[in-house]
Amino acid sequence: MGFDYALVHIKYTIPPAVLLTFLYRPLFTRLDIYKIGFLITVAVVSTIPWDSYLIRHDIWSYPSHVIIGPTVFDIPLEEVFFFVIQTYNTSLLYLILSKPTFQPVYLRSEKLVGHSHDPKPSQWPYYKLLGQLFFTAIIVTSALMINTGQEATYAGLILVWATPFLLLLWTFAYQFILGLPISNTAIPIALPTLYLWIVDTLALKRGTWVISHGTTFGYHLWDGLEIEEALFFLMTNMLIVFGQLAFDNALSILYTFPNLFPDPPTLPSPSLLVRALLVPASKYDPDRIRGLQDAVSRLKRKSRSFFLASATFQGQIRTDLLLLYSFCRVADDLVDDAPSQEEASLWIERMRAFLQTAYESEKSDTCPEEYVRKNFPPSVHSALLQLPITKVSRKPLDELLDGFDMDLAFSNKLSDHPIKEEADLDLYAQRVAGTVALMCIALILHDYKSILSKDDRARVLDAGNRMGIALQCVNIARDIAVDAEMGRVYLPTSWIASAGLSYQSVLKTPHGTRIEKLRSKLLDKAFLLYEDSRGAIEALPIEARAPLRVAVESYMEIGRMLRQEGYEVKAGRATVPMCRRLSVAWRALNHL
Ligand SMILES: CC(C)=CCC/C(C)=C/CC/C(C)=C/CC/C(C)=C/[C@@H]1[C@@H](COP(=O)(O)OP(=O)(O)O)[C@]1(C)CC/C=C(\C)CC/C=C(\C)CCC=C(C)C
Repeated sequence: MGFDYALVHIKYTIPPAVLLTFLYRPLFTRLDIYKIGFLITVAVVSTIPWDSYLIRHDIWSYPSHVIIGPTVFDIPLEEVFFFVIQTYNTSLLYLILSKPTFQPVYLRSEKLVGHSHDPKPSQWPYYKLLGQLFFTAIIVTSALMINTGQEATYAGLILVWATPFLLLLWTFAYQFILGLPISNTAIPIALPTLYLWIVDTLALKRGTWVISHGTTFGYHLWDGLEIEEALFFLMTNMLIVFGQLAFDNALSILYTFPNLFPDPPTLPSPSLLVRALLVPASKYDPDRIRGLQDAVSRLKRKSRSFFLASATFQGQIRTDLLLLYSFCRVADDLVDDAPSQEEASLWIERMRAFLQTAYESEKSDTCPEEYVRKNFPPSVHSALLQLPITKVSRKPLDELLDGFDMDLAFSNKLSDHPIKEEADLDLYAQRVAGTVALMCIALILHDYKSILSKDDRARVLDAGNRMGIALQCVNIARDIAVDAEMGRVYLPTSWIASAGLSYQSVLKTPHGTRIEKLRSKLLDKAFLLYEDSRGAIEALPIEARAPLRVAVESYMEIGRMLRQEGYEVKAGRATVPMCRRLSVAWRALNHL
């Protein structure tokens, strides 16, 4: 009996597990636990017979003085623990590194691609087939290697065991394995592999485990690391990451195509996951994928705060928030960027008509798709058509448009100013931002199938509305000069007058000490509303809490920066530097 193998864990495998758990802890969801638990089970069940065979046939062995003693099918307990901890560590690294990627946009519909007058067959089926041939060739070669025996035995046994699983996972998830950024694929394989190569070198040198010489080629990757050992760790990490990718591929299919899977559960059963993976790629809706791609690039271009926050949401809710953002952004931009008031009015009218056709499609003669294609520029089609209308009610969307209508009421005449008193400001902010908060909460409650009591629901919605108003006040405080350039002043005229200014003077000179006082007053209002409502986030489903805190805190940080002593809004908009943004996100995630 000895503790050498146990010490390998204490020194080398448990510390990274603790570190990775600490880093990922605030984002750990039930879905992650399910995913990792599933993979660990598969890893243990599939490795035990193989490893047991290797030990019984003396391919490798463990001197009795290095292990504690208990075994499972002749495998030391420390070794079984290795399967568990390696799967856990590599999975967590994958989860951390893949977090920023919104994976559903990497699904490919393998229909004809290119222009409609010159369609080309998709290349993806060929890639799939090439991979399948490659893995099959390895399986055949490895069987021959085992058959020839001697030096090729250990390498053959590794390949013949791992490659059929890789072939299966490739067949299911080749689109993700090939298409996702390397932060989701090669890096989470390479880093733990390199690390375990180093650990293995140390363990072999100390004699913690011993490889028989007659069954290896005798080549070394570096001094102390046999080529077969290197291959083993590479293969096992590939299996874990391919397994994670296949799982995520299935989830992406489930959450992306409501026409195929109308209301997927938050924790899908293994059979549902397999059913999703078995859907032929030609059945994927290309418009849906394009809509999501547009939404991601819109969010990335237009809002750093919400882009960062969106990465902390997972699964269905991430998709739905992206689509909601895309709709709101497009609607706001159509109005703000219109060259004339008449045109802006026309867009609002058309959006109202679109909502009418979308929500009342069974009563209407025109279908929403036809209406959108006839009345809106192609660049905004997907944002309108992919709005998750089955999950949000029409009322907040109508109110959002009422808010945009208020934007149009600005003119040079003070009598027409839509925001005279603080109550008008509240109404405006409630329409353009309170409604957004209500829709976000509606999506969260829907996607997490959360049942709040009537009172709790009302309390959370009310807090969300106030939080929306708070964020809008920060937005207005940030943009006083930018808005003035567009001929708009959102500060109540009563405030302007009490600061000894006139509406025209703010339009002309939107800076100076008195403007700073008004900015402070608006920020005080924002922070009061924020302090008063943020506690309600903790009444929402646990998975949504930390990400929502990130969304809210990232935006409020703009307000904190504006409030800093001596901070001056220079040309353009105040933006929060990246480092500060990340530290805000970390604190929000950890509820610090
Ligand atoms: C994580 C993620 C993807 C979230 C998406 C949130 C979302 C759907 C945002 C839509 C934003 C938008 C374009 C709305 C149109 C109207 C508008 C301009 C509103 C202002 C947003 C500012 O965005 P930005 O600075 O990019 O705008 P401009 O460049 O100035 O045009 C707003 C300030 C409103 C944003 C309000 C929210 C996102 C609501 C936040 C509150 C919650 C999520 C609820 C919190 C819950 C409780 C219980 C307190």
